[in-house]
Amino acid sequence: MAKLLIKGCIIVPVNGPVIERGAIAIEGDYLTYVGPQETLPPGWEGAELIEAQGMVALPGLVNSHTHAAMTLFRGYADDLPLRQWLEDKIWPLEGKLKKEDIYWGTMLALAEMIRSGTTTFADMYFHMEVVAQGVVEAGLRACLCQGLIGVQDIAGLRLRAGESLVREWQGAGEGRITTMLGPHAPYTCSPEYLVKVADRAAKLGVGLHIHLAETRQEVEEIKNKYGLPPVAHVAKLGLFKVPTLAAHCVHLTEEEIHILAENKVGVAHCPESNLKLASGIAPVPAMLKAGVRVAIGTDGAASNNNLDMWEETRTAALLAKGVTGDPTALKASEALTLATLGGARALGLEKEIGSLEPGKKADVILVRTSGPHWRPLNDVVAHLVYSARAEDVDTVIVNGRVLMNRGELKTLDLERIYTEVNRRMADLTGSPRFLKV
Ligand SMILES: CSC[C@H]1O[C@@H](n2cnc3c(O)ncnc32)[C@H](O)[C@@H]1O
Ligand SMILES: [Zn+2]
Repeated sequence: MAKLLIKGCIIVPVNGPVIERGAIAIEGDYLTYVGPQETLPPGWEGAELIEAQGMVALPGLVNSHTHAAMTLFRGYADDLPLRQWLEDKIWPLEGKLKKEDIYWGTMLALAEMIRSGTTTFADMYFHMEVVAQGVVEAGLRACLCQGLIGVQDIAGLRLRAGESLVREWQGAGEGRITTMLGPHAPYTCSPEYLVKVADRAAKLGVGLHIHLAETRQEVEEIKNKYGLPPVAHVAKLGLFKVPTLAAHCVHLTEEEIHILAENKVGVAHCPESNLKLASGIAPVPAMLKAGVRVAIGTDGAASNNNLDMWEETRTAALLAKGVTGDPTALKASEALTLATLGGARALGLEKEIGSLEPGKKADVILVRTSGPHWRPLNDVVAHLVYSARAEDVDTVIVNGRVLMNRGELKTLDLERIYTEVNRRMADLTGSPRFLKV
């Protein structure tokens, strides 16, 4: 079994106190020791060694909601509200996407995620078998679902594709891939369809990933049609009988916050997408107070416009303070927990990932502290949340495998990815400007 030892770093395990001069031992795909270097058990003489002085080791970041392939549309449709953005710009272009486009858009996202320290992501899109293929190749961990839009005759087709994804890819990539069913939203899926999808998920033994309560317009539409706001509406339909990951949850009643908590719904808070599409600000402090399992997500790169979980976590913390007028509303340590263990919980993976402790999977990132924005090193957790940048990520390990070493991507060919995405976007839009880079 391969043995890898990381030595000399500050460890932020997330579920326990910071360790000043730490060591992390990895055997195969598991963490077997996380603690002070001095008390590392013997037997590590011949192991592969990462000297990590000047680095902070922490669990890989968990992006709890994205649409990886939408990196293709980065900068293509900006400064619009959600429905206009989707209906006038995004959906027409998505209608032209071939599965190869989705593959290459996803590969670009995977490169961006690895480079910025994300080791696990939850994704909803079309042709998810090529996304799964990309995840296997890149070495990341992912919770994947086929997006299901329950209108016209494509609804059945999509659901069958969603079920096939579950059957064929659950546990693939040495267990790195998990799957869900992905009904897009209550405004694109009829109540009958949502019930059908939830029943299928229960039979398959998987959860659901859905967009919920993202805009005021959605709330009004769902209330007018079905007499209840979105969360209450889907709860009444029985959606939450299966583990559910709900993206956004911006506009909630008090009662809906309690429904989310009682049903252990994971909420993917996507503050930057919500701000950019002018959807609003999710009531994170109130959700946390009620016991909701909040996680952090970027949403797709067409509404963010990047997949940088450092930025997203900082924005989440700052917004919570700004909106409540309480600087303790989301402290640095709490925000970091949402971006790691919170994400793991929302994806049903808290037994495997989200913190650095023996027995968990070896998903570890090393962050460089050499930049001026890290000095003086008064509080490492505060620096991670309020000061760190994606570029500080030095080394990324997933399932015990090094995917990036000293800034060098080990599993992806960035030049090829750039060429493919530029060419494909030029073809999709008919605009050669995408080729000029
Ligand atoms: C059916 S696959 C996923 C589907 O969702 C679209 N999408 C991307 N971002 C958002 C968002 O913030 N709210 C709702 N839907 C979104 C994406 O373009 C795909 O069509
Ligand atoms: Zn989304």
